[in-house]
Amino acid sequence: MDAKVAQSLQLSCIWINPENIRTKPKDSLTFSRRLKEHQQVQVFASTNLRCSRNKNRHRLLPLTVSCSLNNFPASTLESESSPASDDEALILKSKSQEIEPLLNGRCIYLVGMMGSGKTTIGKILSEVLDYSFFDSDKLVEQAVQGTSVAEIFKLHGETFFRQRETDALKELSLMHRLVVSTGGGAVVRPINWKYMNKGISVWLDVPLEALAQRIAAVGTHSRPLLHHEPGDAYTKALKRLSTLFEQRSDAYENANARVSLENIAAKLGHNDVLSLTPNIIAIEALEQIETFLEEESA
Ligand SMILES: Nc1ncnc2c1ncn2[C@@H]1O[C@H](COP(=O)(O)OP(=O)(O)OP(=O)(O)O)[C@@H](O)[C@H]1O
Ligand SMILES: O=C(O)C1=C[C@@H](O)[C@@H](O)[C@H](O)C1
Repeated sequence: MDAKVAQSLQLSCIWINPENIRTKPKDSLTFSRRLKEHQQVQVFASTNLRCSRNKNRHRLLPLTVSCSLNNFPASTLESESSPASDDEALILKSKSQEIEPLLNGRCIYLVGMMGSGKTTIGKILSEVLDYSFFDSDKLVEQAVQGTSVAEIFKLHGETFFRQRETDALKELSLMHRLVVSTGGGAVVRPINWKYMNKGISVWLDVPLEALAQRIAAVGTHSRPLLHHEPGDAYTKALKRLSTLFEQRSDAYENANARVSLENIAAKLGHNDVLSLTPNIIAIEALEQIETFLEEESA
């Protein structure tokens, strides 16, 4: 089933409304990553260091080359005018055009702890790939008569929520050309992997301190698994996230590709992962997906 043909699909229990249907120009840039300064471009070549548990660890080799970007069309991705953000948008666009045909319509499932950016990055990826975007938490809320996740936990308990989450992933696994932001705990049920493995799974691996900062900035009210800890928002988020991550880190490692914000920051010489823009993270996600596809075809 192609999500593009359906503006609004009612699957057995869940209303699904695809967003972001666009056409895309066909052009391509050959560099996998660059930081432009005038006409000089820094390229980071990635070398896979495979090992049994960590499938996507990379050694990063910075190179510097020169090239012209004059033939590139203006990006439609964002309206910010700084050269850096324009460059990110161009790279994102060209990388997505390189990868989209290789995906053969397979869905992308973003996994990761709450607050890791699955929704933010997922929306960007869906736009550049001309895919539709779904959030499994939102589908569960719709399936339970518009009840919020926090209310579902309160009224029906976590087991009920997890079953609805599995139902949502099952429905989504029947479709193509979707980017799915999954719930932070979706990885713990093996049955969910059966559905997610129909597509390509990408783990957004964000340091817990950064997650706690992001979550503290918006409060823990909408996140039932964090809300009942004592202390200020940052402390309670960090404490609970640490426990959850200990229980889940092995499950996240099942993902086909890993996007480590620490690795990106190291590549770019940033001290702080919080300074990484969503576009930079989305570019890295496309690169890791490409690496996975190459390994898979080999
Ligand atoms: N790269 C980024 N830079 C700055 N802020 C970000 C970045 N990525 C995400 N955020 C912010 O962090 C918060 C959490 O992001 P988001 O909702 O995308 O995460 P999520 O993984 O979908 O979370 P959840 O699983 O809890 O729904 C949001 O306020 C978002 O704006
Ligand atoms: O990490 C988790 O277990 C959760 C994350 C959210 O996305 C929601 O799915 C829910 O709050 C549970």
